Amino acid sequence: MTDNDFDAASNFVQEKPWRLVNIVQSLRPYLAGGGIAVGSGCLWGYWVGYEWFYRPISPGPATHPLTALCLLLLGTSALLINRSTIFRGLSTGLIFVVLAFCLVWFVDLTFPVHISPFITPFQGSVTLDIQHGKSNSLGLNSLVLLVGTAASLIFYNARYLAAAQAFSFLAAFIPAVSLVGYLYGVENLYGAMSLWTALAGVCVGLSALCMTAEGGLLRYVLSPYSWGWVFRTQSVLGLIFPLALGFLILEVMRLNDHRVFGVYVVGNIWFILLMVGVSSFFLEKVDQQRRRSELKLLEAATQDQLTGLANRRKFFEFGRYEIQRIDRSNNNGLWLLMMDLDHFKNINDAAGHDMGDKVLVMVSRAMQKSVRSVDLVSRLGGEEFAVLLPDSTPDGAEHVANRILASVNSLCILGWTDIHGPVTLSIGCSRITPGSTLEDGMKSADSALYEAKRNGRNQLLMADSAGQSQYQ
Ligand SMILES: Nc1nc2c(ncn2[C@@H]2O[C@H](COP(=O)(O)OP(=O)(O)OP(=O)(O)O)[C@@H](O)[C@H]2O)c(=O)[nH]1
Repeated sequence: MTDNDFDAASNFVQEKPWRLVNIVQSLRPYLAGGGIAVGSGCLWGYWVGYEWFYRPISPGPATHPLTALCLLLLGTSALLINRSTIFRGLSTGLIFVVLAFCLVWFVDLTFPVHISPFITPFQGSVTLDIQHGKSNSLGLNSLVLLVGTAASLIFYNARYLAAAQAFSFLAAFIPAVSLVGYLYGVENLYGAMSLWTALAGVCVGLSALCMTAEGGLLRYVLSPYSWGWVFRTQSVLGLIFPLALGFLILEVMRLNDHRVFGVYVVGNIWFILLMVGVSSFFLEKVDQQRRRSELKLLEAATQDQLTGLANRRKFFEFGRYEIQRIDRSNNNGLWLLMMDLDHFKNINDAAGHDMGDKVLVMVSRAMQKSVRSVDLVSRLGGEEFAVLLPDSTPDGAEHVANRILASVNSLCILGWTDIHGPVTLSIGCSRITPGSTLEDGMKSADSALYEAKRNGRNQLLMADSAGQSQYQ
């Protein structure tokens, strides 16, 4: 694994700052302020008798004073919610006041009673409007918008972010439909909801949505990683494309050609399919990168950096796995070679550390070439190596050990062997019998290796000839 590979892998693993979450959360007071401004503007309009402030398009729907009051209270509640305990208490109080108003409203809408006029501020103006045949009523849409926002704030206070998000989304959705109606000039879409109610409703609904940015779905939409980018790009396109297409289609339909409605349906289906296709493309790319990084991290965790051989960790993993296998099956057994380069310190001292490293790399290659593909050569540390030979025989293990001795002896390392003679190593060999542990095998092979060193180095010693016979 090169340094660049490692950087790429660690970039992938390191957590990036989730800045967008903070940015979206910081929008909350402004949006809540928007709701407060519109709500109080409407009430002020009723107070001074300035109609435009509560009926922006005349003759069109007006913002009912109770709706304006509730929007003002909810905006204030959203503004205070993250403050000190007193303000949070006040904020909760305001939510319950709104819910109480909504209950009265609901009773009025459901049963043949009229309680709301008793709690409505500026009821006189409302009565006058109705007498003059102007629209000024409490609508079901506004009720759902207010209850949705209030529920979202309550769930936010209880830290149920996903539920808070779902309710705020619902709350903002309803006035958003009315806004589209105003944009398209289609009365059926906005019905009895005034432009001010729609604007203030979107503001308070979105302010409730913004405060939940650290959880639920929104957190993933705001992710700093590729999937967040894909989602955001698609959300913006998903907003613009159907809106623009809808606008065009509506213009054509106004000319009484209703066949273009099919174009709208097919256009949107086509658009969704395209977006899904683009998502799959990016998802696959990200997943590919993740798979590659995982592989690199796995390699880094199990490989010796200098020689590319298996490291100590891999040696123990492989050894324990193979021991389980010989315990279960009746194969020839697992053989272990413990190996140590002779007088390696001299190489470092005489020719420098770089030459020492070069020797280690070349010796590792020679060892790797001398074994079967099922064997595992590992560097346990320094100039100490080990080979695990699964399903082998005494002759087979001896043969491999001698092949390693010969191939290391015959290495030609410019700057060392040409001046100081061949590199040599000593090997101790043991068999790991069923029921014994890897540590037992290492102990026996180490003793044999120690004897080989004492006997003059550059040789193989089987554990039995070192007086510790382990195989029959
Ligand atoms: N160049 C290099 N040297 C290393 C590395 N790891 C350990 N060494 C050196 O290897 C040397 C091991 O020396 P010793 O333990 O005395 O062994 P030896 O000189 O081979 O002597 P015997 O084993 O008795 O034959 C030390 O000088 C370590 O600094 C490495 O990654 N690169």
